[in-house]
Amino acid sequence: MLIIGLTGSIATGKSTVSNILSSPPYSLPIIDADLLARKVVEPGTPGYKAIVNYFGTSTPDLLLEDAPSNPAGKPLNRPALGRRVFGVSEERKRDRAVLNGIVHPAVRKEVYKALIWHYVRGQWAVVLDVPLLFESGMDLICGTVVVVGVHDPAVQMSRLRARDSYLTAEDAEHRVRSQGDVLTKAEQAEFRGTASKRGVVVWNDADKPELERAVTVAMREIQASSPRWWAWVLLVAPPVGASVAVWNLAVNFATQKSWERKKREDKAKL
Ligand SMILES: CC(C)(COP(=O)(O)OP(=O)(O)OC[C@H]1O[C@@H](n2cnc3c(N)ncnc32)[C@H](O)[C@@H]1O)[C@@H](O)C(=O)NCCC(=O)NCCS
Ligand SMILES: Nc1ncnc2c1ncn2[C@@H]1O[C@H](COP(=O)(O)OP(=O)(O)OP(=O)(O)O)[C@@H](O)[C@H]1O
Repeated sequence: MLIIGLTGSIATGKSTVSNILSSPPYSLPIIDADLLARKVVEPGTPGYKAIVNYFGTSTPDLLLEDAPSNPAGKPLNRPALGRRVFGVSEERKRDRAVLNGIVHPAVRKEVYKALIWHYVRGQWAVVLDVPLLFESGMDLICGTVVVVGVHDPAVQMSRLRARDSYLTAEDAEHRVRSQGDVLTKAEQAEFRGTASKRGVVVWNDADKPELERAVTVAMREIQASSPRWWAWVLLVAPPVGASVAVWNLAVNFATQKSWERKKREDKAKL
């Protein structure tokens, strides 16, 4: 089974692309990390308890007090928690790291469960929609990484504010700046190998029909590099499947290390 990692930065169009991929003719299953990140912090979960313990005393509006009563607790007030963790100050970065430390391991566990489910059902490919794919190291398990990019941050900001009208310009800027630069993510995808289709960039600077065309081209190439019969071979011959998985991990690990080395060398040159 081909794992297609789908990433980008905030409001660059990941969900729009994942909607295209979940519809015919592709009809691919989608594992959405943002959805899982909501599930693992629902009232009563260990994630919820850890967040309330850490952020509760210093964030008076952390819970939605008006929500219907639930024995497991009031739901989290996500915009309030977002104001606490998005931004570039040291305090925000520290709080974001704490929140990530609570949420990411729980999300990873859910992702692995979902991957096993789709694998045993004989899917030829599955889309792993993770905004922080590279940052969380989940790119290591992906056969292909697709980055949805926008060249102009102003376009990103205006799409974000048009969609989430409750965000002030300052909130929107904090959110955009809390995620890595999408151009760097595009470069990292290309570094994985565009010829082998280990890395693909889909630009979303123009309108939605243009985005659909770019997805069609990308999917045609990805399908050619990993045909359906290959997924069946991996399923019916588990030793082959396991060897290919180990090989992919090794290649991705080596690529990640050389990418980090390149970034360090580029920085040293400045
Ligand atoms: C801070 C929270 C409560 C704000 O929730 P809210 O509903 O207002 O925003 P939403 O979750 O839709 O996120 C908005 C955008 O910010 C991105 N984002 C979310 N968390 C982070 C983070 N830790 N660092 C950078 N970007 C992030 C999302 O991917 C999305 O693109 C929420 O984003 C959260 O729990 N974040 C930590 C978990 C996480 O990293 N999720 C991303 C997928 S694993
Ligand atoms: N090419 C486009 N032209 C116009 N609007 C677009 C285009 N692509 C996406 N949008 C709109 O921009 C907004 C952001 O897109 P989308 O939700 O797909 O981004 P995202 O990367 O999933 O965002 P997030 O990281 O916040 O989840 C949506 O309202 C979407 O309809």
